[in-house]
Amino acid sequence: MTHRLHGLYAITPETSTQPSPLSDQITAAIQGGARLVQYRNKGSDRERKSAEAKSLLAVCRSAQVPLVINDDLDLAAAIGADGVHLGRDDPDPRAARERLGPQAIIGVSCYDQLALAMEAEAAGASYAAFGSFFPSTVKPNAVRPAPELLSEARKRLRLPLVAIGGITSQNGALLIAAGADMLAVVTGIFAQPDIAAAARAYTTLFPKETPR
Ligand SMILES: Cc1ncc(COP(=O)(O)OP(=O)(O)O)c(N)n1
Ligand SMILES: Cc1nc(C(=O)O)sc1CCOP(=O)(O)O
Ligand SMILES: [Mg+2]
Repeated sequence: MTHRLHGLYAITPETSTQPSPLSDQITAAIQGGARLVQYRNKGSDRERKSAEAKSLLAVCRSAQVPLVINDDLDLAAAIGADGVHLGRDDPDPRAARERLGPQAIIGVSCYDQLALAMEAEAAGASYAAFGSFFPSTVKPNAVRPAPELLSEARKRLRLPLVAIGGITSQNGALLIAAGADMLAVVTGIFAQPDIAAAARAYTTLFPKETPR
C-alpha cells in the first residue's frame, strides 16, 4: 500500500510526565488525527525498544496509521514496521530501501540543507524532513532554517516535505503555508494534559482533503 504523507506526524517522547502507557498516548494522538507515527527512543536497550515498538505497531495497525522507526533499520525490518527515519549518523537511505522494499516509508533528515534533500530524493527517499524551525527542548542545539527553505524545497523537489522542531498549533500554520506537507511534533502533543485535543489542534491547520 502506498502511504499518503500529509498531516500530523506524531513522534514518541523519550521522557514523559503522562500517567498513561505509551501505547495509550499514541492511541490518543491518532484519535486527534495523527497520520503517521515515529517510534523514537535513543536510550533504551534492544529488548525494551523491540517490545515497545511491537506494541506501538499493533496500535498503529489497528488504526491503519503507518509506524516508522527512528534510526534503527534492523528493528524496523525485524518487526515489519512501515518504514524508518534516517539522519546523518544513520544507515544510507538506499540500503534502507533495498532492505524494506518499494512500499516502505524512508524518511531522511535534511536539517537546513536543500542539497541533502535532493540527494535523498535521488536515493529513493519517501520524504525530506527540515528543521528545527523553532527552539526545541528536545533538540536545543539544532540548526535553525527559515521557513522560506520549505518554499524553495517545494519548487525543487517532488518529495513530500516534513517540518520539525518546536512546532506548536500557533506557529505550524506558517510552515504549512510555506510548503510543509507534514508537521512532526513531540512536545506539543505528548507534554500536554489532553493528548487527543492537542493533536486535534494541529490537525485542523491542514486543508481538508478532497476524496480522490
Ligand atoms: C521527522 C523527523 N525529522 C527529523 C528527525 C531527526 O533525525 P536525526 O537527525 O537522525 O536525529 P535523531 O532523531 O535520531 O536524534 C527525526 N527523528 N524525525
Ligand atoms: C527529533 C528532532 N529532530 C529535529 C531536527 O531539527 O532535525 S528537531 C527534533 C525534536 C522535535 O521535538 P519537538 O516537537 O518537541 O520540538
Ligand atoms: Mg537519527
